[in-house]
Amino acid sequence: MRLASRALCGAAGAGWRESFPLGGRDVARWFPGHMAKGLKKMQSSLKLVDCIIEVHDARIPLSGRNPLFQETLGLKPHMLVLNKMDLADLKEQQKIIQHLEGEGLKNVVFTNCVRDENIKQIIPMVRGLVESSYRYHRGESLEYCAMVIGIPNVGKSSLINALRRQHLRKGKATRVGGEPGITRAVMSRIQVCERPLMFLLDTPGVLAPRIESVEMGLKLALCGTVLDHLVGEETLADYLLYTLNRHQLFGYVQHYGLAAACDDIAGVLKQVAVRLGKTQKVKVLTGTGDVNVIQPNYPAAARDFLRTFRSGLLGPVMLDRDVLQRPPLAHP
Ligand SMILES: Nc1nc2c(ncn2[C@@H]2O[C@H](COP(=O)(O)OP(=O)(O)OP(=O)(O)O)[C@@H](O)[C@H]2O)c(=O)[nH]1
Repeated sequence: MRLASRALCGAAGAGWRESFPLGGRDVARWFPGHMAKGLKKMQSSLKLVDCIIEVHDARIPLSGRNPLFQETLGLKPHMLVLNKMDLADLKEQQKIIQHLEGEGLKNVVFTNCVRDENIKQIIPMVRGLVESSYRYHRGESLEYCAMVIGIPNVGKSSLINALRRQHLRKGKATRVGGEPGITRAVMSRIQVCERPLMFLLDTPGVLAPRIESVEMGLKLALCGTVLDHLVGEETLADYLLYTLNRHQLFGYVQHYGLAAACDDIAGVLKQVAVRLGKTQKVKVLTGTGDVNVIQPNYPAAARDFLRTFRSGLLGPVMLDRDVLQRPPLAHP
C-alpha cells in the first residue's frame, strides 16, 4: 500500500484525521478461522478445572475478547487478567473497571508479566473464587486447577511463567513468543504454587470467529494478535500513526528525530527509513537508459515503527479510549 501524500506535515495539532479510512478492508481475511479446534479441546478439559483465568491485553480492555469463551466456558468461576499494563495508559483505570463491572466482570487484575507486577494477587483471587463458588464441590481434593485462556499473544504463557517465578522460584515451563500462535495445543497441567497446591492449563490463543468491525480488527492487529502481513505492515503503521496523533502522543517525533509531528504515513515512513538507513537501490528505466534511484524501504520502516511501539518506547496507549467515552453498560 502506498498512501497519497498529504500536506499535513509540520502542522502539529492543526489537522489530525478525525477518522481512519476503513472502507474496502476485508477484516475476515486478516483473522483465519482455524481456531475452533482449540476451543473444542478447551471445552473437553473444562471438567478438570475449577476456575477460568482469562488473559487479555490491557491496551484494549473493553474490546476484542472472544465472546465464545463466555458461551462455552462460562460455567466456571472467572477472572480477567489485563496484562501488559506497562504498555497501557491506565489513567482512567477506574472507568475501565466500571465498564467491566457493567459487563458483569468483577474479578479484574492488571498485570505486567515481564516485571512480575501484581502477579501475587492472582492465586488468592483464584482460591477465593473457587471456595465461594456454589457450583464447586471440593470433596477430598486439596488442589486447585485453573485454565488460562485468551486471544493470541496476550501473555498467557508469560503469566504461567511469572506465577512459577513468584511462587516456586522456578523458571519457564511454557514457551513464550513475540508472535501470535506460539502455544499450539492444550498442554498438560503446570504447577504454579505449593501452598495452596495449584496447577494451571495453558491453552492456544483463540480469536472470535467474527471480528465485529474493521477498527476492532486494527486494534487487535496493533496488539500483535494476528500476523502483521495479513493486515499489511503499512496499513497497520498508518493506523498506529493516526492513533498516536489523535491521542497527542508525539513520542515518535523525538524517537526518530523527525522534523515535526505529521499525519501522513508516507512522509513519516520516508523519514524513518532514511534515519535508519533502510533504503534500497531501485533501477528505473528512462529514455536514456537505466538509472539507479535510492528509495526508502517503506515496509522495513513500517516494521520498525510497529516494533518500537510494541516495545513501549513510544509511550503507553489506551486503544479503547473511544469505547471508554461511552457510558458503561448497565448489567442486568
Ligand atoms: N511489555 C510486556 N510484554 C509482555 C507481557 N507479558 C507478555 N509479554 C510479551 O508478549 C508476547 C507474548 O507472550 P506469550 O506469553 O507467548 O503470549 P500467549 O498469550 O501465550 O501467546 P499465544 O501462545 O500466541 O496464544 C511475548 O513477547 C512476551 O514477552 C507484559 O506484561 N508486558
